[in-house]
Amino acid sequence: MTHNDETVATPGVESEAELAFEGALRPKSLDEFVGQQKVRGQLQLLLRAAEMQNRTADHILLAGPPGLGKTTLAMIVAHESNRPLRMSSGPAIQHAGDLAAVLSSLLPGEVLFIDEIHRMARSAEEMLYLAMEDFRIDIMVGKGAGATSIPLDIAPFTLVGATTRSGLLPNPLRDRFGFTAHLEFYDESELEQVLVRAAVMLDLEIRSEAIAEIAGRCRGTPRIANRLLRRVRDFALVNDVSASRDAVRAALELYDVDQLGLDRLDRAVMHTMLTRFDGGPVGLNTLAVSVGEEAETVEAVVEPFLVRIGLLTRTPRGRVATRAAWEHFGMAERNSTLFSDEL
Ligand SMILES: Nc1ncnc2c1ncn2[C@@H]1O[C@H](COP(=O)(O)OP(=O)(O)OP(=O)(O)O)[C@@H](O)[C@H]1O
Ligand SMILES: [Mg+2]
Repeated sequence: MTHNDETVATPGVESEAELAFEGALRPKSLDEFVGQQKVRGQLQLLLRAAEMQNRTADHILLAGPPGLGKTTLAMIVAHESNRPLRMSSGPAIQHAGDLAAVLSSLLPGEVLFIDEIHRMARSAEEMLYLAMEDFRIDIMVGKGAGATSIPLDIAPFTLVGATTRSGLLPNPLRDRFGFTAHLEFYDESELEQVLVRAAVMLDLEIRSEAIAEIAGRCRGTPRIANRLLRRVRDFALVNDVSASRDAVRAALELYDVDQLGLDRLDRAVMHTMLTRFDGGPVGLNTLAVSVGEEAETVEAVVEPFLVRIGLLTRTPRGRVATRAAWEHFGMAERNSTLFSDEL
């Protein structure tokens, strides 16, 4: 996921340094992967069964908000099953031909990772159905009335698709995955484990209260946990202080991350709902335009966490701020839901 706002807490356009940092901290095996216990168990079983039968593992769909470990898990799948990994992404597949090039050059047993698979071209989707099911593709040769399709066998492979918006996948595609993992936001103790692990790898001495303070402010997301940890490390370094709870508070205040972990964009969305739309209901598109963001970003990046912490609900008539939202922003509730019911 990418968007334009330069916020620390919301996953944004990654700089080279951030990407290198993420890469270094990525767990390499299922055992190292913190949390998502259910998904881990399911994956373990799936990979083990494939190994015992000496075949490629079923296709896997990883669904969930940004930064919860989809790319990491895709890499782990390849690593654990000792298979080479090929990385691609939906936006890179704009024509069926782009996909044909990838599929026809796969090595036997290779794991093909397609990130943001919901953004793949429609024409490529159809090719993918056949490839997933029969390890075969039809190559179209020529144009118009003279066009013919030539069937081509491809090497058996395991597709790992990742999406922040599984709802956008057409059913035939979704049905062809043997297993869909829905990644959940992490709880605080899991985030503490992520942070302790990262602190060790960064060689950062940090108190456990400070770890807990960060864990409570990273939107249930390991990527943000790691990112905030790095900001805290910078803060401690530059100010020549230890990484204490106070240092965490000061550092995160500097970066506009509040006690709930809301960043500037989260707050802009909530604030707009409360002040301009009296708490809603307001439609996704209207809301997105009002904060100058894309609807997709608001829906996939901002909303899931706001829903999870109970500041916002989705109703058939639009998004509605909850009482907790009015309280968090220190405002008196305007009961617009009742009002619009009367209309
Ligand atoms: N379960 C985990 N345990 C430890 N670290 C994790 C875990 N999940 C994610 N991380 C860390 O968070 C970072 C982001 O994870 P990852 O890139 O896999 O997220 P993603 O779901 O692919 O996000 P996006 O949708 O933005 O592509 C990784 O660099 C990794 O270090
Ligand atoms: Mg990813």
